[in-house]
Formats: sequence, structure tokens, C-alpha cells
Amino acid sequence: MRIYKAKNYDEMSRQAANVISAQVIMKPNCVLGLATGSSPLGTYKQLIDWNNKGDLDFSGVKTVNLDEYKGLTKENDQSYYYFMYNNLFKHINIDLKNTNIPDGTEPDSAIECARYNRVIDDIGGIDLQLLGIGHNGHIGFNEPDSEFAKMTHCVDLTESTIEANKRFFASIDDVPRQAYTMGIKTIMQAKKILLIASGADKARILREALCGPVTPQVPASILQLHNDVIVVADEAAMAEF
Ligand SMILES: N[C@@H]1[C@@H](O)[C@H](O)[C@@H](COP(=O)(O)O)O[C@@H]1O
Repeated sequence: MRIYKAKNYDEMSRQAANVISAQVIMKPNCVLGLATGSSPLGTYKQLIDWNNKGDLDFSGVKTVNLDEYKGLTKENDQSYYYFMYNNLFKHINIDLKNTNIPDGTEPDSAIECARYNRVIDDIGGIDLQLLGIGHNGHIGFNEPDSEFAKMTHCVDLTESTIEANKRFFASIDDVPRQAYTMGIKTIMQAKKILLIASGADKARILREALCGPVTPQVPASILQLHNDVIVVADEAAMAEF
């Protein structure tokens, strides 16, 4: 595991974007695993900038996103589809047919999880998976549990996640209670993983995930067992190292 300390959010974003762009340059038809949340926004802005300047080409890139709220449509401005489309895809030269996100409108969890597992299989696995980290150590929407969930599944979001994500919704009652998420095994099968973290509120969990025991109670702790992880975190998030 390599850990890079960045001065602040902007530097973290630039460093993370460097890793992603290196991947795309080395393998123009690579599969990127993408994440949502406030952490990757700056990274996406940097990638958009390089793409618009003609320095980075996404025409051969395929993407799979980690997760989606169950029950939200693509048009809902809190859906992860909406986030990805508006914060990345519509600004770069990626073919939308090559982008994949769980379908939040499929009410049958078994159908949607099986479909998404097939999508990931058919695409041939993930070259580089970008991850943020939740305050309770969740990655994607893999919440603390008694065991590591392997494949795509439907999760009941914890109160702390609902609380953390309510800032994006009109009221806490509007925050969906369930989500589809890629499983831990799928994430761990990515060839390379890039974890980003910013801000003092991530300091405790970042230390616990990277230096504490490997336990499904802190889902991100499993990253200690992956042999190619890059962590880029800013000084505030690294405060407990
Ligand atoms: N499902 C997402 C995660 O993929 C994300 O990593 C996490 C942290 O978000 P943020 O980067 O906004 O702190 O929150 C959400 O719950």
C-alpha cells in the first residue's frame, strides 16, 4: 500500500487524477471503477480539464460505478446516475454506452444484482477502482456488517450513512433507505485500487481502516489485503497518522 499525503483537497484531487490519467494512457481501453460523493468531485474536474484540452482520451474507456440508491430514477438529481452524468460523463468524450451504473429503478433486487454482476463479468474485470470512504468505513455502500458481502447486493443503509447523506436531500425523510452496491469481492478483484480521503472528519476512520484490524465492521480495512492500493489523502484526513 502506498500512501501519499496531499496538502489539501485540490492537491489530493490532482494527484488522484494523475493516477487515473496514467491508467488511461497506459491502457486506452481500460475499465475504470468509479465512485460518487464529494471526495472525487475535484478529481473529475481535473480529468474533464485534461480531456477538454485534448490531453486525455476517454473514447475507448469503459466504466462501472460502485453503487446507486434503490428507488431513484436517472432524472432524480440525487441519483448517482445524475451525479456521474453531470459531473463527468457529459463533459468528456466517453461513449455513454460504455458506462455502467446499477439501475435504481429495478424493484427486484435479485434481478438487478444478477444483471450488474453479469455486466462486471462481461466487461472483464476492473483495471482501476476509485474509492471514497464513509465515516463508518463503508466503501461503495458496503456498510459495517458481521461478514464481508461478496458480490453486488442490496443494502439497508445505516443511520450514520443516512445522516451523512441527508445534506444532499430536502429532508432526511427523502434519503433512500436502501442501495445497490458492488460487493467487497468485486472491489478487491480490481487490479489496482485508488482510495481518496479529505477532511478532518475522515481522520479517525482512515487510520482505523488502514492501521486497525481487518474486520467487516470496518469494510475498508479489507484493502490492507490488496496488493496494489494507492491512498491519496490530504493533511486533515492524515491527522492521526
Ligand atoms: N456511497 C458513497 C460512497 O461511495 C462514498 O465514498 C461515501 C463518502 O462520501 P464523501 O466523499 O461525500 O465523503 O459516501 C457515499 O455513501
